[in-house]
Amino acid sequence: MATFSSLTIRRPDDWHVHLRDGAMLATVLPFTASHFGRAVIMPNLVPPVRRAAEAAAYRSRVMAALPHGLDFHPLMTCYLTDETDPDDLVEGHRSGAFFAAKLYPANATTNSQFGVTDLERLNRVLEAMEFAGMPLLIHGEVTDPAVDIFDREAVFIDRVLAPIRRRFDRLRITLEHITTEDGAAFVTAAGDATGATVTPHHLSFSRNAMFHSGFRPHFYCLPVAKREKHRLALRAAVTSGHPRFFLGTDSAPHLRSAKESACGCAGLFCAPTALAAYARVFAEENALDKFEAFASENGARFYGLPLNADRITLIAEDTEVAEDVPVPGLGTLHPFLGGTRIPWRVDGRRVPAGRA
Ligand SMILES: NC(=O)N[C@@H](CC(=O)O)C(=O)O
Ligand SMILES: [Zn+2]
Ligand SMILES: [Zn+2]
Repeated sequence: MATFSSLTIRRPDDWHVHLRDGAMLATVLPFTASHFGRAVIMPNLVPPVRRAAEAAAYRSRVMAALPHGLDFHPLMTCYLTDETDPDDLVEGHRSGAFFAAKLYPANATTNSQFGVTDLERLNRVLEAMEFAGMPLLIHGEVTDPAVDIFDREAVFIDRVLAPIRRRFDRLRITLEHITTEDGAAFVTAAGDATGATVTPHHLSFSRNAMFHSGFRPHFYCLPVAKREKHRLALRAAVTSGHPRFFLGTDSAPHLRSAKESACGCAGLFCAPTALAAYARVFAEENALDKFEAFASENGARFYGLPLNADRITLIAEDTEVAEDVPVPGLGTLHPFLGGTRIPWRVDGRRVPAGRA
């Protein structure tokens, strides 16, 4: 395996992140904004971001929380509900308020209780989005309680995604945070209008991690991690160089107190360590030459956006990750890989455009 002491790549983008609001937003945003040029901001606040004006207001709060000197571009999303008006939605896209729309099947994940209960009712919305060139981002899990939780992504692909894909063949669809070989295979076989984000955590551990000598709530997220063969399929997909798999951290902060609870919240706060964790995966797979495309090119190309001009450097250096990140007035967050040592860190310096 080739060894690298450092790796300089075009600045990456995070195509799926939860920034929350208020004190949590102020705490987590600097981790994302110091590494990534753009990020797709998930709309699952309470109440959710459903209207263009709400997205504009949320975007202003994000910009107000941004540390001085960081050049960061939030791309806002609309939370689809049974009531979404197709004209409002595409007008929000046309005006630039909404980058994309997010489909949460009702009750599939954190704050999805306002989500879509009947996909049939979404047909006019999807038709309008397809016509307008507005991307659809999907949390791909069925909510049918009769379906085993580890099968919910694969069943969603068969029952819901495949029919949508066939019916709206030009709609740009991103299957978010894929966790299965079924997800990877679907995206590979689908045409150019279908992509997927892959998280650092689903590339790093299987479901065993949740049960390692006791229950480990900090490894619990949705879709839940699957068996090892699925993790290996995801690693093969992202390191293959296939252009429709791209970086989306799904950093989803919940306070330690909310995770370490009788009913713990789903989601990992991976923003601080995501890039280092991805780099470790690509290094372990002897595929660091494919890392830049995955992190910094495939997503932008899929969405028809320009590539970032400036660069970022990762240094291969054994680095300790803090156990906790304090959220003033609220508690602490335990970041993904907190309390462990990882073999990469991101150089804090910004490398301007044109210099490698
Ligand atoms: N991934 C998660 O486990 N949780 C996310 C929601 C989501 O992305 O499904 C959250 O908002 O906490
Ligand atoms: Zn999700
Ligand atoms: Zn998410």
